[in-house]
Amino acid sequence: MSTQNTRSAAVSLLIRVLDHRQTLDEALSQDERFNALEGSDRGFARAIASAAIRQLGQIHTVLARHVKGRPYPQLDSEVRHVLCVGAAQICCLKTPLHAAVSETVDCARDFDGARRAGGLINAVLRKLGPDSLDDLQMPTISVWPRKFQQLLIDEIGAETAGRLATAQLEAPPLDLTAKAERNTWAEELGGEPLGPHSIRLSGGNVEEMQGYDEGAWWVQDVAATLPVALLATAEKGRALDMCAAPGGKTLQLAALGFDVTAIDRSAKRLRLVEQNLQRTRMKAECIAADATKWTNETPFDAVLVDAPCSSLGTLRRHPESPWIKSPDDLARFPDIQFRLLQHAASLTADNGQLVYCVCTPLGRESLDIVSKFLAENPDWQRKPVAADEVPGFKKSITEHGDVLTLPPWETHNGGCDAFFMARLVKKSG
Ligand SMILES: C[S@@+](CC[C@H](N)C(=O)[O-])C[C@H]1O[C@@H](n2cnc3c(N)ncnc32)[C@H](O)[C@@H]1O
Repeated sequence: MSTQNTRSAAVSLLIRVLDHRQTLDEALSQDERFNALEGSDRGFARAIASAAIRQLGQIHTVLARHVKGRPYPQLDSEVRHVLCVGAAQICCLKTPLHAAVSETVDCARDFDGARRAGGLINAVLRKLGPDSLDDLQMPTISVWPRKFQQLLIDEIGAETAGRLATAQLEAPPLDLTAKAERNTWAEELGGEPLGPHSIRLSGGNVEEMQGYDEGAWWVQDVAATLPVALLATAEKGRALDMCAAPGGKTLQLAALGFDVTAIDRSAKRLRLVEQNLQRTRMKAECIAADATKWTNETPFDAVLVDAPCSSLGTLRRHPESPWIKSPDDLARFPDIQFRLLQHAASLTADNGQLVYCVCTPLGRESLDIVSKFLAENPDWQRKPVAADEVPGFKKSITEHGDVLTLPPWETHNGGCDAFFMARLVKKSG
């Protein structure tokens, strides 16, 4: 496989993500050019695409300064993707200039829109160096599109937004949730115990790690484990996971000893829950249904609504999100989130507990939903979270007694996703 095809694969991945709005994971699994690569070529193509997306806003700025004759945004999109692949190598991965430029210029021939732009691509990339992004001294949030920068500044403030952007520059660490005996597994795997049930590792091939085949643990960001930890004090009877796939929280509920019913609207995604249950040798009843309509005669002791959301708390894992989600995409979530929470309440036993959570820092999808629910349901109240329920996350407990895991994080060495969660109960008497 020639090195040129490595660059072509990276361009192909950018086309899928930026022009066809696929997630990077979808692009990686579906792209033929990428999937024809093996070994280190495959790793390099992935690293180029990932680096380009992580710093895309800044890469666009630096390229726009060096394109002459025509405004950068007016170039054919394939020319821009080839330029971004070149810039990511030179400025982010520090690939030697000669190799990066010549291989990238050659790969332009593989794309109809860029075929005749070799001269321009060569001229622009030759002006870049390993310090080109740093030299412009751009604020870190300039890795995102402009509208998105403003959205996050308005919601969480400039300083916190800056920290989220900084966290996005690096791939996140690997967190595992242990089914049982967390400290023993942490030692076995050479990881750090973290939060209530997690083990933090710097990375690794999970399928080759000890305990994978026997299902002793599963991959899950430490912040994503906290919503179920809030249900640890509920009666260990029946639990309902209303938006279950791919199943991280279903597994946690089963490991805690609940008799679990797991619902997801997507039958395809629900199969992932079933596969995860099979590998970890645990059980749950899995039902493909719209959870806003599904009903059951017997209410549940614990109900979890891990609602579909803008997922802007997982930018470290999905740095493409701001580039592929439109404002309309983001606007559609509060309606479904509120309907799910409202219906969840009707499925919760009188002395049961209900946890609402989302992996986004946007108030309109988190605190606003809970506030509206409590205003319209005066027979419900919060059961505020206590520090010992969320070890390592004391500072993430909000003034209302909810949890919002924003930076600066107490969890060391790599932070965590930004998650919001609130625990609700019916008022007694
Ligand atoms: C944030 S993900 C859940 C992640 C999961 N709880 C976990 O920990 O692995 C949201 C899920 O909600 C599902 N979903 C969206 N709308 C739904 C609905 N009306 N009823 C049931 N599931 C729904 C989506 O298919 C998606 O799998």
